[in-house]
Amino acid sequence: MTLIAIEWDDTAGRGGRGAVRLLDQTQLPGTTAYRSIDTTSDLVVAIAELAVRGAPALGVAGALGVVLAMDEGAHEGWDDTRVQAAIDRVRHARPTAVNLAWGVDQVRALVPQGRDVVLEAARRVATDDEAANRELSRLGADWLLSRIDRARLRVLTHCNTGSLATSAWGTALGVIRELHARDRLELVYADETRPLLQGSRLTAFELAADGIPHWVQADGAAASTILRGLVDLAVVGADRIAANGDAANKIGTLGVALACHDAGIPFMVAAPWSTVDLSMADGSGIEIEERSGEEVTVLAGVRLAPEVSPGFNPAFDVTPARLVDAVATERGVAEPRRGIDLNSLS
Ligand SMILES: CSC[C@H]1O[C@H](OP(=O)(O)O)[C@H](O)[C@@H]1O
Repeated sequence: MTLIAIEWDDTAGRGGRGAVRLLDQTQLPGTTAYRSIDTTSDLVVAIAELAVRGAPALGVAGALGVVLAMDEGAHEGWDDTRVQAAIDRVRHARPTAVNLAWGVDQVRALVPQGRDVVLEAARRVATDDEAANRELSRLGADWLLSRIDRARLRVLTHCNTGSLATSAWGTALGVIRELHARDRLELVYADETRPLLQGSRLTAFELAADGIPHWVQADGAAASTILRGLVDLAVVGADRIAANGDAANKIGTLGVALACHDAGIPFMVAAPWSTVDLSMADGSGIEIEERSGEEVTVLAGVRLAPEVSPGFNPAFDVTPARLVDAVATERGVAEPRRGIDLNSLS
């Protein structure tokens, strides 16, 4: 399945000035609905609500947000200061995924060259991400197949890292798709990924559409699935990877890595180079987004916990490099656990 999570629509928006068209992931898998967004404030809301989500898709959102700010400024008569302030609001809509700021920064320097130059550059962020996803998936699959002696691999993954989190192919789900394409995949265990259920709602949706055999499992089952020998590896995405290989990803990833380490099976992070942050020597400085506790205590509008019980809801955790066997990028595969960090690919 190739769903487009977010793209520019030249025919939409007020006065036909164009708009961001995004697939509203808060309504999947039950409802396929799109948002047409032509203001930066509405884009910030969509990012905060995870209507658009996933590190690489946020990179595209950031880049297109610059176009929105320019168009909005032209329509509203904003001076450059107000345009830049609107761009900054997009850039800071979520803190953990480096890709959002990276996407903005890829195109904001081109603003003086005019809106069409910026739009072309923003669209190139998406096409470059797709190419990167394909290459990292090939390299990741090669690395796994060269180290695991089994006809078809049993894979565990966490959160969603497919078309809905990227520009189409996917990162960890891209590696899974590559293994499937080579007829080297037996099945996938997809963690449901509480509290927002990106795994059961989105990854399972994509795997089912691709005809890839899979189970959806409770996050709490992951360690047991791994230590019972039911999978050969785990592959996950990332939101920010420090130079030493410390990797921020959806909450619950750290537990998967610890179990893989204890079981002696590979733990792979798959991410484009746009997710690597070499300005950070290690992951100690990565800001972890704290989201509303109601995402934990309320499910589908039904309160699960007593009113007096607040929800603790860090949206990400950081897996230390000592637990990361491989980081598959389009520039190659680093091996942080063996001391081959991301600087080796720069
Ligand atoms: C392809 S990386 C996707 C990455 O982003 C997810 O976070 P969120 O759903 O909150 O945007 C999760 O960490 C995934 O691994």
